[in-house]
Amino acid sequence: MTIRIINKSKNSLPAYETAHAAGMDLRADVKETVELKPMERKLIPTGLFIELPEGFEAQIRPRSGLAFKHGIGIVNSPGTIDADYRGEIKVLLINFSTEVFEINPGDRIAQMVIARHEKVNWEEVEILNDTTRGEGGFGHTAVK
Ligand SMILES: O=c1ccn([C@H]2C[C@H](O)[C@@H](COP(=O)(O)OP(=O)(O)OP(=O)(O)O)O2)c(=O)[nH]1
Ligand SMILES: [Mg+2]
Repeated sequence: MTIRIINKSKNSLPAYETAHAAGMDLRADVKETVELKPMERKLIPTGLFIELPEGFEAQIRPRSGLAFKHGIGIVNSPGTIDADYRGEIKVLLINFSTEVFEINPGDRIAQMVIARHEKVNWEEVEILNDTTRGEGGFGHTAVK
């Protein structure tokens, strides 16, 4: 499918890095190097604006390489871009490491997955169908 996009950055459009990648890497649209101190969070602009069709969302997810090597995560992971959002896509990075992390112009800071989602109506009832699991959760299947 094709999605309309405005790119106000000097970076290339988000792209799939390999043939069957689920996510497209997003690049930082910063004029100069931005520093993230340990446990600091910053909203990083991408310069990108998209027009998702109804029934689709974009998920903003961390990159595992940055997480593993530098302790970089996304505070609201996965971030949700709604189909009716027309503002700039931004990424809320956080530095979970003990060292300062530098974000340079054009760095690949996150990845974006375009996904379908359902839109539901509620049918409010008093009793739900029973199942083997029932109300068990939060580890109740663990071997004792
Ligand atoms: O990582 C993110 C998450 C969200 N957004 C934008 C797109 C999204 O459609 C909008 C609202 O996001 P969300 O619903 O997660 O935030 P909210 O706190 O509920 O704000 P709002 O009241 O505007 O919905 O902000 C981003 O650019 N990056
Ligand atoms: Mg919201």
